[in-house]
Amino acid sequence: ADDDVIEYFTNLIAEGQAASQTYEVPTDASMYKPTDDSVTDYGTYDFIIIGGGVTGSVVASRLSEMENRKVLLLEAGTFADEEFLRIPSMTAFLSTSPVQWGFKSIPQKTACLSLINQRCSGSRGKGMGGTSILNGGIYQRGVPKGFDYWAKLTNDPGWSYENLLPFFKKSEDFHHNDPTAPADLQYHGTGGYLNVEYVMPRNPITDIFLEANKELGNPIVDYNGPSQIGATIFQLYMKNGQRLNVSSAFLDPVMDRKNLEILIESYVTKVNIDKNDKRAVGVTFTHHGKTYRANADREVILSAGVFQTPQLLLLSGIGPKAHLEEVGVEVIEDLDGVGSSLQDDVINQMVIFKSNYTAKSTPMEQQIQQYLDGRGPMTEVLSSQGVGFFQSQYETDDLIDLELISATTSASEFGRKYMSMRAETYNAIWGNATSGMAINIANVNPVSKGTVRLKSNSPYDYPLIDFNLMNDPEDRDIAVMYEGVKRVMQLMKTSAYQKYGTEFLANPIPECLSHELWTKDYWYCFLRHTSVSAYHTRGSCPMGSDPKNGAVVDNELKVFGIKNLRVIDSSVMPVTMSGHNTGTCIVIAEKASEYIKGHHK
Ligand SMILES: Cc1cc2nc3c(=O)[nH]c(=O)nc-3n(C[C@H](O)[C@H](O)[C@H](O)COP(=O)(O)OP(=O)(O)OC[C@H]3O[C@@H](n4cnc5c(N)ncnc54)[C@H](O)[C@@H]3O)c2cc1C
Repeated sequence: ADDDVIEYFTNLIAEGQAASQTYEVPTDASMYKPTDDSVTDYGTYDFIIIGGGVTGSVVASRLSEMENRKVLLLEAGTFADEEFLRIPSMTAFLSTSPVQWGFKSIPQKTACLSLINQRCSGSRGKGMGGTSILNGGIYQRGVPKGFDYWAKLTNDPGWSYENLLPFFKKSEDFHHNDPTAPADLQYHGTGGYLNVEYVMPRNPITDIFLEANKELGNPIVDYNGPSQIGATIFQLYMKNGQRLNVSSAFLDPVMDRKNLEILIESYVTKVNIDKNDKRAVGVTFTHHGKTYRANADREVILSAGVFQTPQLLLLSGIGPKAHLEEVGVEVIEDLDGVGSSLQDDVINQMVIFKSNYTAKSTPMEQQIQQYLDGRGPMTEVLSSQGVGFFQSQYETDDLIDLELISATTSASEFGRKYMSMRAETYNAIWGNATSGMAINIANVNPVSKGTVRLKSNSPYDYPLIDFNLMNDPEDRDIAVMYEGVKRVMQLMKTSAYQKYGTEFLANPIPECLSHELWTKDYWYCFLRHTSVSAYHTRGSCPMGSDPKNGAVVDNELKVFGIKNLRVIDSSVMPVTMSGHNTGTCIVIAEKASEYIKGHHK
C-alpha cells in the first residue's frame, strides 16, 4: 500500500483508541426519550422485527426472501461498518464506544467480587449486527447432545443436532485457509452468507497450547465436527482478516430488496397488544425525538437480545404478575418465565504465568500492510486461537463444561479498566510483572441462574440484571472452575510450556489472605473475586413445552398466551450448548425463519 493508506490507518487507529479512552458509556436509555407527546402512524407491515443484531439480521434476511411480504426491522443503533470497527485487534476499544449499550449487573455476592462495586459487565453491542459488532468473532456451533436436549424439552425433533446440521451448513462459507488446522469438511458448508476462516499466520502461542494438550493425551479435533472434546484452533467469522458482523454478512447482499425496510436509530418501547384477543398488533418506538406506532398484520418478532427482549416483554405486560404489579405495569399475560432464568458461563482470566516467551513485535506500518493483505496481528481479536473443551468430573449431562482458552496477556491501566477491576486486586496479581501467558478458564455448563427485571415501568431505565454466577447451593459451578485451575497448572507443567520456563505468578490477592495460600479455600475465594460473566449470556426467555415450568416460548418460538408474537434470539436457549453462542443464535434464526415461512407463504 502507498504511504497515504498507511497514514490513513495509522491516524484511524490513533483516533479510535483516543476516543475510547474518553467515552463514557450510558447508564440508561434516556437519549431515546421523545421531545413531545405526539404519536405518528408509521404504517403497516407483515412482519416487524425488533433489533438488528445477530438473530434479527438473519431473520430479516430470510423473511424478506418472501417477495410478497413487507418486513420492517427497527434497530436502536446505526450501521456499524466503519473501517475502525472492522479491525479485529481494535475490538477491546469498542467496549467503551457508541456501539456498546454498557449494561452492568446489580452488585453481586458470589462472583465479580473484585470488580468495581461488585458489578459484572453485561456487554452488548448496539447497531446493525448487534453484539457481533464487538465480540470475539469465534464461530462455534455447540455440542450435539445439547441440541438433542432442546429437542426433548420442546418435544420437537426439529431442534436435534442432526436436524439443525443442514441449517448450520446453509449459512456457512467455510474456508480452510490454514490447511493444517483440524477440519472435518463434511460438517462444513460453503457458499452461505457467513464467511468462516482462520487467522493467518497462526500465532505461535496456539501451537504451544496444542502441543501441551497432545502431551497430556488430549485429542486435537474440529470442534464444529462430530466430537468437541479436545484441543483445537478457533474458527472465526471474518472475511480476509476483517471483522464480518452478522448484519454485513446476511443483509448487505440483500439491501436492495423492495420489501425490506431497515430503520436505524429507532428504539422500541413497547409491543402493542390487543387486550381482547391477546394478539400482538405492532410496536411503539421513538426515532429522532418523535414517537411512532407501526402495525404488524402478521407477526411481531423480538430479537432485541438477552437483556432487552425480556425487558420489552415485561414493559408490554407479559411476565411474572407480582413483578409487573410491583413496578406498575398493567398485566396482560402472567408468564412466570420471562427474565427468570438468565444464564451465563463464568470465566477467569487472571490465572497468569510468567515465561521467557516473547511475542514477536511487528512495527505498526508492517502490521497495517499485512492487515491489508488479510493477515497478521491486526486480524486477531484474541492473542491466541488455541482452545480446548473438556468434561470435568462434575459433568453429569454428558455435555461439555470446561473451556480452556490460551492467551498472552499484559498488565495495563486500559486492561484493568476494561475488566473494571479494583486497582488493588489487579496490581496485586501482577506484582512486578508486566506480561505473561494465561489459560483462561470457563465453566460452560453452569447450573446457577439469575434474572432480568425492570427497575421501573419506564423503557428508558436499563433493566436490572442479576447474573448470580456460581450461586448453586452444591457449589458445583465453582468446583468446575477449580478443576479448571488444576488442569491449567498441569498444562503449564508440560514440556511444551516448560521450554519457555513457564511458572505460575504466585501473587495472592489481598481479599483472600485469610485463607492458607493455594489451598482449595484460597482458590475458591480467588475464583469468586476475579471470575466474571463470559458473555455467553442466554436463557432469559427459554423455549420449552410448558409455561408452568418456566418456558416463555414454544418449539416454534411463539410466546405462550399471546398470538402473533415470537422471540428469536439468545434469550430462547433453554440450556447450554457449551460455548460461544453466535453460531447457535444464527441457527436459531434460520430454523425459526423456516417455521415462519411455512406459516405465511
Ligand atoms: C464482548 C463479547 C464477546 C463475545 N464473543 C463471542 C464470540 O467470539 N463468539 C460467539 O459466538 N459469541 C460471542 N459473544 C456472544 C454473542 O455475540 C451473542 O450471544 C449474540 O450476539 C447474541 O445475539 P442476539 O441476536 O441475541 O443479540 P444481539 O446481537 O445483542 O442483538 C440485539 C440487537 O437488538 C437491538 N436492540 C435492543 N433493544 C432494542 C430496542 N428496544 N429497540 C430497538 N433495538 C433494540 C440492539 O441494539 C442489538 O443490535 C460475545 C459477546 C460479547 C458481549
